[in-house]
Amino acid sequence: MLNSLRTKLTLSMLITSLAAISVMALITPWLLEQRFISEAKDVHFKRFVLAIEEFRQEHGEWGGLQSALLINQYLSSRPARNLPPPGRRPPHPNPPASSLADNFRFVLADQQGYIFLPFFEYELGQQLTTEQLQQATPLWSGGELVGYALSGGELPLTEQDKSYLMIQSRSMLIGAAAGLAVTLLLSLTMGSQLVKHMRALTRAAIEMSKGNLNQRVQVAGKDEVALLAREFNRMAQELSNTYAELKASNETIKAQAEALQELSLRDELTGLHNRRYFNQQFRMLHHQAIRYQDTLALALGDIDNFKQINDRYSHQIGDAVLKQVAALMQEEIREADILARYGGEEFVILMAHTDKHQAEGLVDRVRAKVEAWPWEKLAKDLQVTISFGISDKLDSDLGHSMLVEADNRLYQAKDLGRNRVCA
Ligand SMILES: Nc1nc2c(ncn2[C@@H]2O[C@H](COP(=O)(O)OP(=O)(O)OP(=O)(O)O)[C@@H](O)[C@H]2O)c(=O)[nH]1
Repeated sequence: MLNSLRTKLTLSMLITSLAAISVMALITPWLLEQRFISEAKDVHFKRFVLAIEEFRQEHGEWGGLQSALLINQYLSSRPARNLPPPGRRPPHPNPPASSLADNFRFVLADQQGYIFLPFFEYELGQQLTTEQLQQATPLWSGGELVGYALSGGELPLTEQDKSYLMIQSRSMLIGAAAGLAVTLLLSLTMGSQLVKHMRALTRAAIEMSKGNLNQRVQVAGKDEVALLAREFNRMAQELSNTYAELKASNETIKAQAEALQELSLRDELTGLHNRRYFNQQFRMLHHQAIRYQDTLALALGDIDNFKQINDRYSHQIGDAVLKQVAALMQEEIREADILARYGGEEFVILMAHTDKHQAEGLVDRVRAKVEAWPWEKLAKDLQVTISFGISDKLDSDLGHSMLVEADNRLYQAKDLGRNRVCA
């Protein structure tokens, strides 16, 4: 479950969003409060400077302990005025300790930097250092520098301020939570789309690995996944084309090899199997016959006086006779028998599950057929006969004695006047 791409995507989006919302929840209210306090101080300070200006216009006196007392009296007697946000409290020009818990107050110094309205660590008559003067706000009147003002202490928040800040923080959190929900929803939708395409690609790749090369996936859009899908389809197409070409060329090679093999085992003139083929089959059938105590007969045939046919009628007629004898023998033998051209005008018939008496009947039919064929078709007065010698002798000598015996019987047939079968 955790390994699924969809879960990983959702989890990563969830973690990122939660981290973002946590940061917002912790940092944003603090930043908001700091900003709020800083602006409130600013407003108080401006208000204070304004009040001091008014004091100067009313009293004209400025600097020294006497004016400090007057200023304090003047500021205490002034009514609070409403100021615009963020300083929501009605600001006191220099808020007294009682109302602001001794916290946020102002300090005044004359144009030489000598403090005449002290507070905090600033004492009466103390001169401000260069550093303190840089932090202080210069007070101008009629284009002339009349003194410096400094603020200090912390400005505590009122209940109203706190609730204002709370509302702000809550609104931000609610906004962030809504953002998180939308992000999650979007990531789920996009994730499921992505997962759907990735699954289709995976399924197609698995099918291809099983050999089903004709795989295509749907391409939607122009993003990386679509690019991957397009490349996958192109690769699958190329692979299936190459495979088809390879298969076709393989089949051609196989057919050619088979044809070559067949040719190497055939006699060119008669189309019968040749002696090599006969040898292979004879070795195998002879071995099986001995092993299973079966019968096997072999007949050697030789066209009678073939030399005379060649001499009298020509070599071409001799070839035609060979072909015709082969065809007649082919017609007569059984499907399971093996017929081959053994040498020049010699033929061999191999008969499995057959003894020499059964073979004699079959071979004699072949002999009679050859004798009866109308040879005048090939040449005037042409007569063709054939003699056979048969053996079914099974010895453990790879068929040697069977061949020798068949050959001896063939000689016997020739000696006895030809056109006969000796078994
Ligand atoms: N036309 C032709 N003649 C062949 C072919 N192969 C062998 N011969 C000839 O066949 C003849 C065989 O003659 P011999 O072995 O003397 O035997 P025969 O004349 O048949 O006499 P017997 O076997 O005793 O009846 C030879 O003249 C060979 O040249 C062939 O493919 N075509």
